[in-house]
Amino acid sequence: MRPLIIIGNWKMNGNLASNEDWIKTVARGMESGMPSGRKFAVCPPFPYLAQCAALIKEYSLAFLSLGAQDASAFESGAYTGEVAASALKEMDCSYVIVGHSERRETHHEADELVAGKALQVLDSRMTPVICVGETADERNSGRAVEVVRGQVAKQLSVLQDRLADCLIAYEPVWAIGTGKVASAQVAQDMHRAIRLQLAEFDEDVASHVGILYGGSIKPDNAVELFAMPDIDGGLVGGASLNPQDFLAICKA
Ligand SMILES: O=C(CO)COP(=O)(O)O
Repeated sequence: MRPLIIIGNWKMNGNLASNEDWIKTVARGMESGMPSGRKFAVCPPFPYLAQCAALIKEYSLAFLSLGAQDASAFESGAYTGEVAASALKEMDCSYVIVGHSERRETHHEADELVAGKALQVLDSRMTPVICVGETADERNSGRAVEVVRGQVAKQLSVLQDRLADCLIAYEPVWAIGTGKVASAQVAQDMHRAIRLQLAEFDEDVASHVGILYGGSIKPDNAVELFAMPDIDGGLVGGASLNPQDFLAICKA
């Protein structure tokens, strides 16, 4: 069975003091145990990874893993401002988000680059969380499945069966930070379409890959989303900044 995985993406938020409060609150909330068969992670901005890694150790937060929000497609070298996957591994990261729609849009990241980043993450023995999703216009013109299939196909063509060691996050762009969550059925239908596409490539890969949903997840809609057969967890933005909301989603 695939575990349910809940990952908080802080995006460009947090500071030394609020990060410490967040970890302390989550440590207290997780002290009494967490639902079994689930995994939890948080992705702070790069400069806070070392601080969060140290706090996770200090509070013996065995339930919480660390992740990063991006990685370079290059191994090392003269790439000013880039962060190598190997450096993230040294900072205790287990997951790395790649191809988030905010990066695809503001940094013009294309599918090939996203796949290159995923390869670096895999080579450093971490799990890439590969984001895909359609815009409002693409959905309204009836092309949502076609667009997402196209994004997944590009990843498959580069990663092949290494995709079995990745997570896919379906994040419809129109649902990110808008409060407009995809209904559980709309999300399930897309997750099913992605899983069927993976099965066309390899049944084994399809049954292994966790497909997370992202876009306006809140404590009050998480239960219904996570109950869907092809939804294997969530990538949580805004609500993950509040430690109580993050805990409520983790326990949903
Ligand atoms: O982009 C997201 C997670 O990566 C989702 O963000 P929100 O949960 O704020 O909509």
